[in-house]
Amino acid sequence: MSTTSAPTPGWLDWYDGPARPAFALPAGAVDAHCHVFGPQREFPFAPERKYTPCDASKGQLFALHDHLGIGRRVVVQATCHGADNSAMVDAVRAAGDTARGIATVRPDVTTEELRRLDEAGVRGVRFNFLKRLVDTAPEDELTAVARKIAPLGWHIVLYFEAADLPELAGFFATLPVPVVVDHMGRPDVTRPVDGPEFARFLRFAERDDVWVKVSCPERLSVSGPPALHGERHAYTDVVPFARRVVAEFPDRVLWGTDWPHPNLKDHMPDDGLLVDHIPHVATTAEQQRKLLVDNPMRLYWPGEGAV
Ligand SMILES: O=C(O)/C=C(\CC(=O)C(=O)O)C(=O)O
Repeated sequence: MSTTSAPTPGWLDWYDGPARPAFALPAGAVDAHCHVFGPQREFPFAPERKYTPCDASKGQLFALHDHLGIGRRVVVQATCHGADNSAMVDAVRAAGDTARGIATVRPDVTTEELRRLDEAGVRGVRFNFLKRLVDTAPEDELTAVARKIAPLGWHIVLYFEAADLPELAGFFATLPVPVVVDHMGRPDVTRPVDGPEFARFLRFAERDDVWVKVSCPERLSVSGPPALHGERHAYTDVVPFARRVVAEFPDRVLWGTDWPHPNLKDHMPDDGLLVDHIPHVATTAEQQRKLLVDNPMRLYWPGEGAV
């Protein structure tokens, strides 16, 4: 039996017993950003990881989705599993055609391995630029990965901080495949929504092969209030940013829970109340249908149409 590691000190476990959302998700809603952690006895964490989480299994993820009314999901490889995609692939396979995956691969990944991942339901790779999560992200290695995945029709999920966009934008422009930006490029929500930093991000997102995840208000918020204890108007400081993105790019926005919410330090949100955040940022039925159903279906289940 393998040994297991205790979670990083201060680790917040995912919220058990989420509220039943007041907002009824449209039929066929997709969670386009969620993770599984382990369970580490079955899927050990990577030696090079920057944090050790609690377990968050595929069964627990699917139970949450059933509770919230989510029919499909995109499971994104978390850095605690490094480039060992087994836990993510296991979850995606178990969910059948209701799941897609985003992998982490090294530049020496073989064509056979990429084909195997594609057959399992993987549709992209994630490039992570957060120094607290990965040691380095050398551009020549990422370019090699991008070239290898292009023939499969995959895309690249980008995770970066707003302050790093000026330095990274030139490199992003060279990528030969569509890109999907995590958590709106992590804006500093204490700055004005119509200020130069967010304008820079909006200009970047104007390219018609850039998709934006309107996700993680709980991670971006500074003044809250948190989605806890029945609060159905949470994270009001993030709302203007998310609304702006949805209004400007209604056909290229995606939403995700980010369950099990790795590395939150302040509080762990109630996922039912996070669903109730959606109508504050996508304010019309049409915006909601595009964000939750039409857009993720086009990107991850092309040709299948909305359900
Ligand atoms: O879940 C997220 O999207 C955000 C993360 C963790 C992460 O991305 C990872 O470990 O791969 C974070 O900000 O710590």
